[in-house]
Amino acid sequence: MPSPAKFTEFIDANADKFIQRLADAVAIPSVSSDASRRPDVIKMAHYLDGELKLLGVETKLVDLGTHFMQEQTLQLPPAILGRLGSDPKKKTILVYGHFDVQPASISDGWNTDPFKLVIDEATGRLYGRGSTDDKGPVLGWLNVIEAHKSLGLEMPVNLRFCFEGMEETGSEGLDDLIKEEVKKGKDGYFDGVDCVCISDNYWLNTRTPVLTYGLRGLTYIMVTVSGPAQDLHSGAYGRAVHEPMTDLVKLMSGLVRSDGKILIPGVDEMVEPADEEEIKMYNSMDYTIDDIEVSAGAPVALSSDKATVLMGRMRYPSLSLHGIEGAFSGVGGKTVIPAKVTGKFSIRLVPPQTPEKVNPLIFSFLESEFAKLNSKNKLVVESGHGGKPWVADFKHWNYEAAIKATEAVYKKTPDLTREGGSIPVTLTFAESLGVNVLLLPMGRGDDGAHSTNEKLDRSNFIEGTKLLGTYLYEVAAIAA
Ligand SMILES: C[C@H](N)C(=O)N[C@@H](Cc1c[nH]cn1)C(=O)O
Ligand SMILES: [Zn+2]
Ligand SMILES: [Zn+2]
Repeated sequence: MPSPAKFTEFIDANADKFIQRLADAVAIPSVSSDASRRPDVIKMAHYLDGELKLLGVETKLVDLGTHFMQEQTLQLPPAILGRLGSDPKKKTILVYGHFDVQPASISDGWNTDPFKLVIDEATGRLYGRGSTDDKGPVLGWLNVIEAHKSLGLEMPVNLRFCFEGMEETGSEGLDDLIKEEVKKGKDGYFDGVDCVCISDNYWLNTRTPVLTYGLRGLTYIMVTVSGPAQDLHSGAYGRAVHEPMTDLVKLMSGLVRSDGKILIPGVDEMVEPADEEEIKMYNSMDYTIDDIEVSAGAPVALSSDKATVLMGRMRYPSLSLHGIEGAFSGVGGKTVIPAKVTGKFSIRLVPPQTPEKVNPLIFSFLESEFAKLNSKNKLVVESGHGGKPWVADFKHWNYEAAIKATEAVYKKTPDLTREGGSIPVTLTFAESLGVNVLLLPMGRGDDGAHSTNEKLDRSNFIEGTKLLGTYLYEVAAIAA
């Protein structure tokens, strides 16, 4: 059942208004990983809650308590639960999204203020932090509701919402909230949910829409090496003391090879290799080496074989080195020996890996490698946030509905992909509710989520909004 013509016409006619709403959201710098921005994440929760209420959604802000971060106790941003419609004859879809964003500043290399939505009229690109991850998609759902309310159209399904403000920093408190809400049964917001839809990832390229049935998990690790009581002069102490940075760089360089092979014994080995049939599936996707190199901005793909690159991103684990806290990184040539340095890296996990299975391998490898250095420095290894990988059954009516909706809006059959990124709460929804979860992305593969100059194409925002609405009609049609 396609969406009514007047719905899609309304979306086109109100595109500028929707873009203004996205601009208002982008203007709130809701960076969850930065303690000084926490009031903005909370402000963003209230902004979104207000917009939902104006559209007739019954909402509840859930206090998730406090947590300790950057040496202070901080209030967690509230989660937003919402309910629209309770018709027992209709299917009920739970929508999840997040209103926090990654850090961004002009000094990182942005061409424009990251927290001011800039519209490039020539290309149709909407630049701003959170435009594609995940404020654009979250507002897409609001646009759908606004269209129905303004047109006096009945919603084809019941909707439930769960929006959070800590996704980029480990989704603290959300698993417990979901489990509590499920326990409440009839009195909870998730009662009667038939399926879940999440719009929080991206197409593989700039041409072909995708539906996503898998996500990698994550384990984040901090390795601290310390020794001297304070930073030292390298002329006075160089080659005379054990240097923390030298030890740390040795440890970090032993974690992964330049070709991506993970060197921690047992980690890569946990994953079965792909068989011929699976490799065929990767080869059939609309994807080229150019797609990854254009979006990365340089010819840096690990292989010229498309299936190898896709499998590296979707079905094998990857280890990335992120940075070293405490190391000298300013301009100029400061000749210091840092006293304490913390290396940060993460591994994206795939089934059957979990943080519980992989962390002991990481810890014992780092400890035994450190012992080989015969250093008098001190090593501390800590695990940060993490999450399990998730893979869904895509032979399900939820996916069938999304395929039909994509064909109706984009006139193309979507590719079925697994996402390299992580949304840890996805598995919690799947397991706690026992229902199918679908990822229905709005943005393109070159949007630059988490990167400088993040953007969402105007057409993806508008057609993506139509897609979300049309998907609701297709679910309703399957139910009928
Ligand atoms: C795919 C989703 N939009 C996303 O970006 N998820 C993040 C989650 C995360 C984990 N640590 C920090 N953020 C990701 O995959 O990096
Ligand atoms: Zn993100
Ligand atoms: Zn996201």
